Amino acid sequence: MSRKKSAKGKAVTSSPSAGSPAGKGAGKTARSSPGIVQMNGVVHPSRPSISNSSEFYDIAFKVMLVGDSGVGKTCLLVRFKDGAFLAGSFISTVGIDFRPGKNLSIFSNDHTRVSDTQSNTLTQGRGKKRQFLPCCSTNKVLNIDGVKVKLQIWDTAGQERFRSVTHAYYRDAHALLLLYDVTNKSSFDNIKAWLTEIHEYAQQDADATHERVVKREDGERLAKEFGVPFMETSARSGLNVELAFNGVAKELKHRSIKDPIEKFKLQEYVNKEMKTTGCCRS
Ligand SMILES: Nc1nc2c(ncn2[C@@H]2O[C@H](COP(=O)(O)OP(=O)(O)OP(=O)(O)O)[C@@H](O)[C@H]2O)c(=O)[nH]1
Repeated sequence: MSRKKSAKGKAVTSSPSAGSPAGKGAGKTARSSPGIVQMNGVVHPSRPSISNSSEFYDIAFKVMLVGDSGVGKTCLLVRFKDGAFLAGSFISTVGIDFRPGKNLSIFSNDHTRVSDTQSNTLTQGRGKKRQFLPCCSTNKVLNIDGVKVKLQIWDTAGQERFRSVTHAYYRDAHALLLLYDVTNKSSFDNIKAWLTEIHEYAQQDADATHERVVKREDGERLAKEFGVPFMETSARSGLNVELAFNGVAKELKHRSIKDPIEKFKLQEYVNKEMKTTGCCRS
């Protein structure tokens, strides 16, 4: 099925066609639930450094969003970055066509150009002929207890055929946010496979309500089974989006500073801060 929608990475309002049933998320309420599944111990101390967006930061981390195609990775990132929800029909993130000296372009399945990204968001591939990368990245600097933490957040292509490309990127990620769609049971069922895959490829020390078919408790149970923190988010309502990324940034900052006095437990922090009302509570 050919699924088209407005350019990713931009805040868009729904058009008549965008509200059609072909739009995967059309009419849905609660959506994705990320479990923070892996956290590498590696840090890139940079005191102070300047990011691509000309913002100073103290430490930087690479965070990846992974999960089945259509679970809402791009929307979550756009919500976090721009505070907007990409409502409407859905076009899959497919890959990035990189050519030296040119901007990066994101292409859809039918190879129509979806959007351009700044060429300086990626350095890999520079000087090489042409290559596909699994995703694009966005930088955001957060102030975490007075420390400027830069998160370079990568939005990956969820489609199976890009899996092998994405694997290569797990390795140096400091944190992975694994997402499923609460209105799509198979995206939840596939979480185990994602976790297994991530454990295989990442470093060992790395660490709608009425349409809901995956219970919150099921997500919690699975996260517990794998010993990873858990929360539900919604790119549409904004529920817990800030919290997910702030929690990751806090955890990474604490790991890098290794403060022997102040212990930080991500799940405890999340439980304390989590909103108990909203679209994503069952
Ligand atoms: N109701 C609702 N719909 C959402 C939410 N997040 C995403 N959607 C819808 O789900 C569809 C897919 O979202 P994307 O963010 O493009 O999905 P993705 O995981 O990036 O997909 P791939 O690029 O193929 O990996 C879009 O139509 C969105 O409008 C959410 O929190 N709530």
